[in-house]
Amino acid sequence: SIFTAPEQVSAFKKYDFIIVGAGTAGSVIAARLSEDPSVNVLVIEAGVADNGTDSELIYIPLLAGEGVGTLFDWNYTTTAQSGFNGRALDFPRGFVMGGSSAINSMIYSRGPSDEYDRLANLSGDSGWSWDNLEGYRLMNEKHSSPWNNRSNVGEYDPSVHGYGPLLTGLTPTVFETDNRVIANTAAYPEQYPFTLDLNSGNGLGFGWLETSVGNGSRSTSASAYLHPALNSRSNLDVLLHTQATRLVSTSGKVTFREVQVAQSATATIYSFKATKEVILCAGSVGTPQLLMLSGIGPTEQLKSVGITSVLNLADVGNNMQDQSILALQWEVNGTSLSSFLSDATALNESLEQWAINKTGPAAGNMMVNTIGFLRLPSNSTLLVAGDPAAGPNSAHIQLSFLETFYPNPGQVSPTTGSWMSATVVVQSPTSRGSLNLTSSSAFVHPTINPAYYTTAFDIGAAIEGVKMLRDFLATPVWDGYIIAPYSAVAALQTDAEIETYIRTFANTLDHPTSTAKISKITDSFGVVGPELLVKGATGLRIVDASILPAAVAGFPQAEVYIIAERAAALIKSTWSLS
Ligand SMILES: Cc1cc2nc3c(=O)[nH]c(=O)nc-3n(C[C@H](O)[C@H](O)[C@H](O)COP(=O)(O)OP(=O)(O)OC[C@H]3O[C@@H](n4cnc5c(N)ncnc54)[C@H](O)[C@@H]3O)c2cc1C
Repeated sequence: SIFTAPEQVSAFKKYDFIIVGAGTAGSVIAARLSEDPSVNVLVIEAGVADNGTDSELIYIPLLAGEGVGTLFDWNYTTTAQSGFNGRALDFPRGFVMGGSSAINSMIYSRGPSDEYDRLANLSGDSGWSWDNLEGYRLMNEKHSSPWNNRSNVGEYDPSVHGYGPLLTGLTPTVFETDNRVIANTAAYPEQYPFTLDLNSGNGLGFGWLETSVGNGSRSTSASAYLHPALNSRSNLDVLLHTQATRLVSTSGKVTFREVQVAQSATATIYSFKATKEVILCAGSVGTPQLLMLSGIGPTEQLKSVGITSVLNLADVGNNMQDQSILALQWEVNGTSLSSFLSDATALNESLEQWAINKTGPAAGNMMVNTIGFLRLPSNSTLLVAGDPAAGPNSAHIQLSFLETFYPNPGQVSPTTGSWMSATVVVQSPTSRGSLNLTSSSAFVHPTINPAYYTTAFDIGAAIEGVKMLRDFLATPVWDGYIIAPYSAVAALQTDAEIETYIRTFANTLDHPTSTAKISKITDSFGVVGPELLVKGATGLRIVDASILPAAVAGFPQAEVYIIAERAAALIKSTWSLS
């Protein structure tokens, strides 16, 4: 059942598992654990339902990104970022069933095998390696055709896709920009290799982007996992509009099987107990915040806001990494997506068509269809101090291509002309930030400091990325299409000018990780061990992006899904569930 207030949950019902957060990972865990009819599962979600007011902002693929800043967003803000000339950024996180999978940009890209092998190495558990996770990859997603059944032959490898509930697919609409990206790989295969499927574990090269879209609609962890489970099972309950405010140790000092919840700072506090485990799936912000509110974290930090330490874990809230995105734009020949997006009549018609049968231009991802992952040259001075990539086959730089004017924060799109944009992301940043409490109230946002571009590697790699992008677009393949760079891009000549542009315009890519990072059982640092159990605690596990040791080498949602699938299997094995 779905409840909207704590008092609706029967005081007599015993829950084996309490999951905090019905987001990307939480929905997977809830659906998998409730497959065993002998256990009862309660999910506590602070946010709202995904099928009420404004739910089209979630489910219409064309509107991906429009859920940011709405009722589906926690609407966090970062601290003033020194690497961004003191700018504070909006920092979106999903506040809805499905969590961030309901408001994200839908890119489904597992990343290189190196990424998972790094996870296995750093946790000391070979079960997290790319090879050993194969079954969990296949359990998660299934490639589906776009609404118009455009043939995707030669754009992906069917053999690497699975049979899971999350639907993924390629674009229904190929644009001129996409064609030229792929033509560049054909013309310069040594420099710009084509990778048939970027979900194959080969994380380098250029190729087509898979998105979490199927049957003309966004596929979220709620639509794929949580709702089907709720519709067919009586042993799964979800409590919405209710925030977990504190974990209470129920017996001894470090056994955490009780969760306190409330609907606002002034509302009654209720308490739920799990007989087996509490599983935190509250994400890279919510999980460390809740741990600290419960006295689990750096003792001195907790003391400063009047919280008594229960378990001193210095890494809670620390080590935060995020990736940052920078857009550059070019005027192009041709009728681009921009003209469709600026035609109110065409847009409205497409939304009406979607409402009728989930077809038409609104029914597929159109923004980013092609992407490239590149390494810095091996003799780059940036690598002298060490290589921060997940491995030798992992990218330092990601370039993606859009058939429209994609403005950076503070830029205004031109009202005339046809445009393309390309974005630069440093895939393997070395800056590490932190998340801290300023209050012992769960209803006061924590301070979020991703510390973007505070290392020489990060800013140097971003400058190199801009140059690599310009090289990619300087080949004869683009002749006759690209007219000229946008004025602000044309003005970038020196490294110093590029650096200023980055620091003025780059934004968050919304990929925070590592605020409760994984480590080996024997390591004195880290927050969770290889089975994702909180170090030094009993009854408490974390399954979400916060456990990742570093910024992901691919895109986080695919990795979070895969980790959640294996975590569910580990939990089932611990408790001998079917
Ligand atoms: C705007 C945006 C664009 C993105 N684009 C992409 C993309 O294209 N591709 C990609 O791979 N990744 C993308 N990401 C990142 C990706 O979506 C996330 O990394 C991933 O979904 C995180 O999953 P999670 O389970 O850790 O957390 P979430 O999915 O965020 O789930 C956390 C859940 O916990 C709930 N919660 C938090 N605190 C509490 C509490 N105290 N009590 C109860 N409930 C709580 C939240 O409301 C939320 O529902 C994007 C993210 C955003 C925000």
